[in-house]
Amino acid sequence: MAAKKEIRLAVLKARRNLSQQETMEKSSHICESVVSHPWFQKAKTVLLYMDYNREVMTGQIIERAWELGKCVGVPKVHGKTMEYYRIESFEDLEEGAYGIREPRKECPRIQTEGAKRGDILAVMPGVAFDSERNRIGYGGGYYDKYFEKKDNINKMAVAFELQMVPCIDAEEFDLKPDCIVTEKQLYCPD
Ligand SMILES: Nc1nc2c(c(=O)[nH]1)N(C=O)[C@@H](CNc1ccc(C(=O)N[C@@H](CCC(=O)O)C(=O)O)cc1)CN2
Ligand SMILES: Nc1ncnc2c1ncn2[C@@H]1O[C@H](COP(=O)(O)OP(=O)(O)OP(=O)(O)O)[C@@H](O)[C@H]1O
Repeated sequence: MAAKKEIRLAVLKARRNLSQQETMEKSSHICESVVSHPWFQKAKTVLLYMDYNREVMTGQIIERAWELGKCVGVPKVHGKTMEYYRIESFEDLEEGAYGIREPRKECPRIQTEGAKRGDILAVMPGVAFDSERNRIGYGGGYYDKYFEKKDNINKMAVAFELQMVPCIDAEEFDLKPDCIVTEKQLYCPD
């Protein structure tokens, strides 16, 4: 457990050293890989996040999804849990918890119950990952809880290569994405 905290701190520190320019260039590469992936092309709904704090920037994915007529959802935090709400433009956002942009209250909640596998793609952030696709987030457990019973959703994590670490000791509630996309490669099971 201590190891998890230490990895989180070390990776966040390394990520803070990325310049704005590097963050944009690497993010752009990652966005290209995501939008050309069959899971993105097939999805009717794409669950994304509003990047903050040197996370992979998601703007290009969101805009492409709108261009293709897909439903775009981003999270809003309610205490210790989160839900996704549909946004149709960046004007549907306001500043929320942790200073992250969140959907306004008028935005409709996205229901995932009963969706066919493939209809929904989730693109999630994280702090650190290993090549077995174990994940460490900010420590709130928000993604772990939300995706706990959602086997019908394709889960893709996006990260910079510097967020890949040799080994993470996963706990039983930890969410394991189906695939990780970095600016260098895809980590997917064969
Ligand atoms: N962009 C984005 N949105 C998201 C998440 C996320 O990881 N990224 N979340 C995923 O859970 C949820 C918000 N959860 C969060 C939980 C804790 C902290 C937090 O403690 N932040 C510290 C900064 C940490 C650091 O960089 O040193 C802070 O704001 O002080 C932030 C978000 C929902 N929305
Ligand atoms: N399914 C769950 N139900 C209830 N509590 C949970 C669940 N999953 C995780 N938690 C709690 O959330 C806390 C944080 O978990 P963890 O450190 O793995 O978060 P994280 O994966 O880094 O964060 P996030 O998912 O927000 O990105 C843990 O203390 C854990 O007890």
